[in-house]
Amino acid sequence: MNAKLIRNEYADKLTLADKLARDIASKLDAAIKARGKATLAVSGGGTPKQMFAVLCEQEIDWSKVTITLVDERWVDTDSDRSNARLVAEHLLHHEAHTARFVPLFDREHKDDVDAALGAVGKRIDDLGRPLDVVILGMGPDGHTASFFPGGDHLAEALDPNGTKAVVSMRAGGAGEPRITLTLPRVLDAGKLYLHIEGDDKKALLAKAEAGEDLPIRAVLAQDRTPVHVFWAP
Ligand SMILES: O=C(O)[C@H](O)[C@@H](O)[C@H](O)[C@H](O)COP(=O)(O)O
Repeated sequence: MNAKLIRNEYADKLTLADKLARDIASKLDAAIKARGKATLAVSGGGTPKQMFAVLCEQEIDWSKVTITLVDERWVDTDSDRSNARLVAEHLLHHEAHTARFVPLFDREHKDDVDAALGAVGKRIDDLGRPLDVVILGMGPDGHTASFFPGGDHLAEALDPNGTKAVVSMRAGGAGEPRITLTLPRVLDAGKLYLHIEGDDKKALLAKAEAGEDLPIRAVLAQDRTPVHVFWAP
């Protein structure tokens, strides 16, 4: 069982950022025209910044767009590890300043991610299903979202029949505790993107496609949702 992979490869990161941002904006725009609103879940890390800079300038009705995260490091929003901070600093600007942001972090439970799961899961449920656009990244260890190798809740996160929107994750490679959308929620996407850059990540993806046991493989070994891979060296 393999996902349909639609590969989009570009000569450089700037071109990729431009093409990906425009593709995402047009999908959001179509959702707004069809339903009056749109939902977008973005990943954190370093890769998305350039694309966010283009995306936030796209002229769509951002006041109808709700943005959330695929995963979050369990740190307060003033931390430079915070994906909420990344979105605030790089995406909620220009045209996109009117978008609504729904965080995965919950300050009330800042010392205990597990205590926050109920409330945060409800926030995500309230966004409705499917999410119109979900953007994944991939780490050098083959994690995507916060599906880390050896993660304490990896099996629960990857359960294709799981019903929870979010689970917590602790893993050696994760730094602080994390919260992540589960695989079924990631796959419940109007359009699912995998945004990766560099030869190393391309080679790693090829290994996962060939069957290597890496968490990203869960996104590849399914035939429910096509995966739009955007890559540049
Ligand atoms: O918050 C996070 O860490 C992410 O959502 C994570 O899944 C990310 O997409 C990859 O780790 C890639 O990160 P880079 O873009 O920094 O390589």
